[in-house]
Amino acid sequence: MVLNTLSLLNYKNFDSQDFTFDQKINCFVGANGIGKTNVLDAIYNLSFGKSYFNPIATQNIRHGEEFFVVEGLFEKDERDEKIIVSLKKGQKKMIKRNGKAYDKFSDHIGFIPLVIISPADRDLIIEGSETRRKFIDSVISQSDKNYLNQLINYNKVLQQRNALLKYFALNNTFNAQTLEVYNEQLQVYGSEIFSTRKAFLETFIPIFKARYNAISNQQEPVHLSYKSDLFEDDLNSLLKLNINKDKALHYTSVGIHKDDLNFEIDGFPIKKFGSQGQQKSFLIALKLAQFDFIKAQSGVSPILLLDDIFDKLDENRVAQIIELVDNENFGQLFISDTHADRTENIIKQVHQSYKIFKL
Ligand SMILES: Nc1ncnc2c1ncn2[C@@H]1O[C@H](COP(=O)(O)OP(=O)(O)OP(=O)(O)O)[C@@H](O)[C@H]1O
Repeated sequence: MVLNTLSLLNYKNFDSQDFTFDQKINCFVGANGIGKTNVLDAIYNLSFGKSYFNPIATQNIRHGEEFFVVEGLFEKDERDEKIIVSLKKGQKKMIKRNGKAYDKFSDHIGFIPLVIISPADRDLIIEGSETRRKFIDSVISQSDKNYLNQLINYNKVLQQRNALLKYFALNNTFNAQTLEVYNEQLQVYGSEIFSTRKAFLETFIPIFKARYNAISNQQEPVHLSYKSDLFEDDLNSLLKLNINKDKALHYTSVGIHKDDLNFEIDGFPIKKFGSQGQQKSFLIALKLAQFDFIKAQSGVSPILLLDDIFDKLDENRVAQIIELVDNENFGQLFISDTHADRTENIIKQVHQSYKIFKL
């Protein structure tokens, strides 16, 4: 899986720009705000049909313009694949593969396997549990289409159950039987999602730990664990047990929509007790484990985007990452860095072909 060329039209700060890439390593260097991350984001857009950094799609159209077009020419299984993501103000976003528009964007997910490592990943540590659930979901759904459908179904029923709880509260009424219909559906979808997440994490956690140890040279023990109400009991029983609480809150207080991941270092939460470098190492290990997982599932090396990865890491950790990239069978890499010299020095140590783009 290789991205050979990229064309941007009115994407963020770019008016019109074309790139022809190296098959292995591509570095974007330049001053703050020049657009290095925006190029990586355009590549991300070709894989996920959305920006990693700005969820409001129209804000990715260059200021003062009416549309953007991002076009990438990939080579996958020895075939050329042209992917175009475009958006015109007031119209629906479009994703095309070889000239044919997708009806459902979810059909495109997983076609271009890709992992991004960026300073914005810090949200995984500092934000609420939703960010961590989204991470699990996005990793699993890149290789499991059924999972995405179950999540969509679960969330639909959850919304209906919450609407019913609100209706009961507003009308000062209650009907256990109607609620039971939703409980049963949540039980069906919820238990499958729980099993998939549990099985995924059983595979993922050892990979993550191995990655962290490699980056940190076994400096400190880290721990990652899955937290879910469903470890206690089946969802139907939990929903019944919590009905008074749900009636008071007007929403569903238990279920897989409350799942979380615990991130620990030396037995303490990394959010409060990890240094900046340790937190960054943790996040890099998490994303490299995502890379390994997707590669094992799909048999394809995902494209790896490394946004500003070297900041805050000591020389040893930078060296470990470079060694990983050099020794292992990574696919194509895209790196952004403000320091042209640093990047060049680092990349020269890797025995791979490379191209540096000075923006
Ligand atoms: N819709 C848009 N239209 C025009 N410019 C935009 C748009 N969205 C973002 N930008 C501009 O893109 C620039 C940021 O680009 P980017 O994040 O790629 O910088 P960078 O080179 O990675 O910088 P840093 O080294 O600081 O991380 C900012 O100047 C911002 O104003």
